[in-house]
Amino acid sequence: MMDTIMDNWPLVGVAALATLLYPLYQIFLHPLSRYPGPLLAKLTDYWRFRDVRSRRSHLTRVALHERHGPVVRVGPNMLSIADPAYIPKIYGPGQGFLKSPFYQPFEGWVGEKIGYNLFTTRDPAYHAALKQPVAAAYGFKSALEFEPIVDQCIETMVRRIDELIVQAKVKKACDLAGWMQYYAFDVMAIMTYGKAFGFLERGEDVNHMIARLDARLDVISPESQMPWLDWLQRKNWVVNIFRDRTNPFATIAASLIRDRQAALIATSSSGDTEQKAPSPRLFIDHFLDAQETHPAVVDSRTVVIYTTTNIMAGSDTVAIALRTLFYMVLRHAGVRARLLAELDAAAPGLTFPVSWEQSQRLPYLDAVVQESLRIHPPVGLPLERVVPAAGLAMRDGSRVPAGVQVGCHAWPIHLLDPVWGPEPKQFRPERWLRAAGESAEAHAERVAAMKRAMLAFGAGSRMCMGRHLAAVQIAKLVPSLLMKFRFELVEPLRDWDLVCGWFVRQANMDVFVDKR
Ligand code: HEM
Repeated sequence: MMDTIMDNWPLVGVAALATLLYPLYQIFLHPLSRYPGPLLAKLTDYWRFRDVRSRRSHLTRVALHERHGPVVRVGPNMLSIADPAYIPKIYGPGQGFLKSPFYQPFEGWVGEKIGYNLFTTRDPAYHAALKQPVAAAYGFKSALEFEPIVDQCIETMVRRIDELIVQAKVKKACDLAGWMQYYAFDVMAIMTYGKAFGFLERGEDVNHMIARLDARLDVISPESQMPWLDWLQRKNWVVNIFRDRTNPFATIAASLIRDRQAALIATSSSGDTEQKAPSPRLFIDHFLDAQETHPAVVDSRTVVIYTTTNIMAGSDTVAIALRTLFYMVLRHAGVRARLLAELDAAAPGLTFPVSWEQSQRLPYLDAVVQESLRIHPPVGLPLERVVPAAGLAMRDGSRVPAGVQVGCHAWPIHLLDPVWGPEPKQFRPERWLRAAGESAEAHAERVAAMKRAMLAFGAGSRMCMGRHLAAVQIAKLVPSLLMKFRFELVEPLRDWDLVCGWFVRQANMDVFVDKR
């Protein structure tokens, strides 16, 4: 052994020197060495991998920013940013900050190739090409056209909660966290494919679809911190030979798409020439149109990818926002009383289900929705981007060089920034309303500043495309449920359980339900 070392002493010497110099360089000489952060994070991305694997990283990052300030080094080449002033600089139009390799593990195999979708693609040209033919389907006008589908799901939800829980012979707790997800998944499934997955009707996670999606997110979220792990485990050519080629979600999606195509053919052959598809036009109708009008970008595989993206991006997120809202309202007696008083006063003018238009006449409801998205943003990791050639100009006049990964993090911004006024960690919908003695102008300015700091839906060109749809689903369901039922937490003093993958999912917020 000793002889081998002696024989190769130049090599051993270089290795020993590098081992010694690497940490010294990272800590003292690296362009990011001026930024504070955990010592291990300065040396290796393993720190953030371990942090995300702990499933509590939304909280560790808040604590980290509380301790170190708005810019923290969380990896050798990664800055986490908790200052809303950087949102337009990083995500604003024309700034040139592209999505980082963080998004790689979210890309899965679809058939023989990796499927890049609206959310995961890092190539701006491909993103624009994918988005352009379907953008209208995600617009506000389209969200309103989907109202009958939301109504249908609200009616099913109320009927099934009544049958399965309220009228149960033995008093039964209701898994409210689960029901919110059943609603969000079924709404998204009908809007996308024209057919519910059946969660609401059955009152359960059919075929463990939700559990399987969550389990997948729990694996890929830590890997997003060290994306080469994803390559090593799933994306290299050796693994490709032996990998399991069945993709249950793509298979279900393809079969639902075939059903829809058959329905469209049946409609057109029945002589209904007025409409190409049964009303309302579903996402799948827009996607199939895009396949016809933009064949160079959209093939049948892309149609499948569009549809599965909707389910992945638009179900957990809406469910999480709804859970936060109900949990917070039930834990804050004053908020609950004020919300119910607003609803009761408006009741003569409300239909069941409450329409979008009616919901917009409930300002306290709107404040509760905003505050829920603020106090618990559904996405629990920074939205990573790569600094372009021009660098990132910092507040102190310095410049972060090209190639560094940066990301604004909604949790520390939403819970620490002074823009929210007093006690930002408290759930207080009143912060969105006009305060006593505040002029209308000052209130409008204050709310505009808070909205600029909101990162729940992301920002800029990669901002959430489903935000209008989410707003309609939430604003209609909450008053409709509160009109029909009285909810009480089974364990009002026990905190819910949170798991942070990419999404910060909640569990154990069971309620007793009675008719109102
Ligand atoms: C409360 C509900 C929702 C929240 C909080 C939310 C949050 C987000 C966030 C933070 C992003 C940006 C991610 C990034 O920069 O990496 C995003 C992107 C996206 N969301 Fe949502 N989302 C919600 C609902 C929905 C719904 C209902 C849909 C589908 C209909 C949807 C579809 C998308 C898509 C397609 C993208 C990618 C946009 C792009 O890169 O161009 N989302 N969402």
